[in-house]
Amino acid sequence: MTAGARPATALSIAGSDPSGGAGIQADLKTFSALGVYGMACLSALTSQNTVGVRGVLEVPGQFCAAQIEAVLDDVPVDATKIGMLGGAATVRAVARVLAARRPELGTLVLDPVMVATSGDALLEDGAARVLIDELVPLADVVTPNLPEAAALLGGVEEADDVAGMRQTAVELLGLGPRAVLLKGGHLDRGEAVDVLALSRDGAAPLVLEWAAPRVATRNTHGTGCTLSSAVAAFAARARTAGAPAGAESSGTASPGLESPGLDDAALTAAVRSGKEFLTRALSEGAAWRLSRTPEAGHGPVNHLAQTLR
Ligand SMILES: Nc1ncnc2c1ncn2[C@@H]1O[C@H](COP(=O)(O)OP(=O)(O)O)[C@@H](O)[C@H]1O
Ligand SMILES: Cc1ncc(COP(=O)(O)OP(=O)(O)O)c(N)n1
Repeated sequence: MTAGARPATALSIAGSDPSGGAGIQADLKTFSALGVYGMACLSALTSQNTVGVRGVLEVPGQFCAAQIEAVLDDVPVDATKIGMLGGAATVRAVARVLAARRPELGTLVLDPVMVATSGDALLEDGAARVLIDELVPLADVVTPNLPEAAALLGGVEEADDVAGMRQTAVELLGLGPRAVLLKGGHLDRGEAVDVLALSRDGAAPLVLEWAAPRVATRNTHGTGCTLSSAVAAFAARARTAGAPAGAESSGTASPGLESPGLDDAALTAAVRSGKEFLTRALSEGAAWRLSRTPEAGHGPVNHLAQTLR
């Protein structure tokens, strides 16, 4: 790295998963694996493991916002990922600071976390409305799974095939984000298909899909967190390298400066690279038996299987 240059940076605003598979822990591992300097503002603590969520302790909204302000006042951020926020007050406080400082957040990836794989709720009733109205329009990419997409659209029926996913992703653009990555992990088919809808000024949205072989494993805890943080990391690398996102970009930038935004091709490349990273993390952790009772829950992916410099 050039003397005085800084590494690509990414900030996660999310909850803690002490078992290390999801949340802030997954995000920081993913940022590190991708050679990006990771930072984290905690929105909530959970007591959870691979089996389920036992409890949630919210961080007061104002303190969550204060963490974000402290980072932004000091370090240029190339990409921001938002995960579990927990309560309506936290969503509101985070939205207020992010709206005021949107140009300083870099590429903004919003994972609208509502429910864990275990079925436990991770977003308070009533908080979804605030998230839809105040956070979704700020995002470059929103990454719902199928139940979250249906909830964001007001409780419509979930898409149950790829054609339905394409339609749902385009409908979600109506909430105001630049792009929607609709995740198809919950679809019952042999491939894991994700759909990207990208809005384009004055033209019909661009709709793309990526299919990966479905990995036969129970170790799927934190897949959504890992995917969204990988997309943020690849976006950060692309912004700082001024080159298309991908493993080959060097990911460094001038000190103290904000990095330039991504065009549609570079944003699409960051999403595609994120999906490839997640698929490999899943397959490389597929045979892990981390838990004492692996059949009772869902183990994590192998975030560190591919470490880029
Ligand atoms: N068994 C699997 N094999 C391969 N990819 C998977 C598998 N399960 C989920 N995925 C992928 O993991 C990502 C997260 O998907 P999903 O399970 O839909 O979201 P969430 O984890 O938020 O519930 C998506 O890219 C999805 O296609
Ligand atoms: C603290 C915390 N944040 C998010 C999740 C949910 O993780 P996600 O990757 O969206 O989904 P699952 O694959 O775990 O459903 C979590 N469990 N904890």
